[in-house]
Amino acid sequence: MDSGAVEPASTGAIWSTPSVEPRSISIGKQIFCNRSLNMRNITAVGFDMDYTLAQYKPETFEALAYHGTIEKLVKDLNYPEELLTWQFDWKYMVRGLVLDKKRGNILKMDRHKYVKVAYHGFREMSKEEKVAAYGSTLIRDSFDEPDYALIDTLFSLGEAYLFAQLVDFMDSNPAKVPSGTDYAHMYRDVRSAVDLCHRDGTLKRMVAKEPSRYINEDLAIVPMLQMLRKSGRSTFLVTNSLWDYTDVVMNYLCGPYMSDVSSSHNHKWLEYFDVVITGSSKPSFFHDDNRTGLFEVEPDSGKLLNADLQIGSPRSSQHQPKPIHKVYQGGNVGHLHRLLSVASSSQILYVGDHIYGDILRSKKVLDKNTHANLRACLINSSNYTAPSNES
Ligand SMILES: Nc1nc2c(ncn2[C@@H]2O[C@H](COP(=O)(O)O)[C@@H](O)[C@H]2O)c(=O)[nH]1
Ligand SMILES: [Mg+2]
Repeated sequence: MDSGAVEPASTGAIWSTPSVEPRSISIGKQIFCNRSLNMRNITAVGFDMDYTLAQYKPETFEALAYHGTIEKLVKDLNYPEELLTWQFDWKYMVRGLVLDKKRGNILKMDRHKYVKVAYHGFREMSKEEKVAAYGSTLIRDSFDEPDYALIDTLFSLGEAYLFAQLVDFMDSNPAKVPSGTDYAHMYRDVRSAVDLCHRDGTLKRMVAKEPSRYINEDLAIVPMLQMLRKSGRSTFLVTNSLWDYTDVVMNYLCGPYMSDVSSSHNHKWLEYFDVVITGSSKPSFFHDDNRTGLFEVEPDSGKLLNADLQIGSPRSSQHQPKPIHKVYQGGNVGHLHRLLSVASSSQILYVGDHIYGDILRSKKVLDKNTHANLRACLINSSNYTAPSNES
């Protein structure tokens, strides 16, 4: 326990709002929840990697994505070179905002989808403009794709900022953007350039070269995993990142606890997990009709071997030989159950940062035997936009 923590005066105190000074635990270490969870029922605890275990430094990582995106816009999509001088304010955008692609607006809504605040580029819209575009409290749009984009991951902050900059730029310099470009077109260009930065190595190559520049060191991760394992629970990782990158990031995060981190073939961090699934394609990983094949990954070579043969359904955990490796690629939540030998989703707790990819989808997975949902919880929610006061 945190040495600075003050014990509650009585057991009853946990049900009430503290009336005196809050405990002297730093805000970053406090835990908030919106429902109860009986940990006694949980036999396996899993984690997402990017922005969950790996806390990227937005001032370097998101800036890298921002500048990489601009470079692609200029070099591949004919945007003017002056964009290369633009700067990124990583503190400006927050998750929870919605981009109106057609109108070039950034919206903050309350939980009833009422637009509380709207900006056109970086200019706040007047109440009259807002009502003209989005109606009154009685008429609501669905604010969903394809006309809107949700800023629901920390990866999207740079792209939202760049979209707002481009909206202002196009309004004052219509002749400077490629002909035929409108706001929605600009959003599409930004999106595809960001996507390419994630896929072509622009970001991952730089992080692999110098992880400490882009990822916060977190000395609490290994003790936490050790504590969970010591309690008899299985631990697992399910990430959309592929094996080579996952290995780099996890080596860095667990590095201070490992002896020979310098060796590129040191996969010692794997000892903290029972199962590692990379390239998981969440959210579809959690869809019950997902039939994606599962591959075993050979950690040293990265070679993929078909794994469905070894863990084909139905699996009886007692009679099947244990798979040789514990690193996989692809598959679905059914594979995860069999690999962990859990009978019911309700025994699994999954911790992620992405409200749609990691949380909502996984909560909807209905276990066919028990009709219980996989438990999922969100970390890092502090920098979501809080729903406005419903006044
Ligand atoms: N191709 C794209 N990949 C993206 C994008 N935004 C993020 N990412 C990648 O997804 C994983 C997230 O991993 P997880 O551990 O949180 O499941 C990571 O590799 C990112 O680089 C995108 O817009 N396009
Ligand atoms: Mg993540």
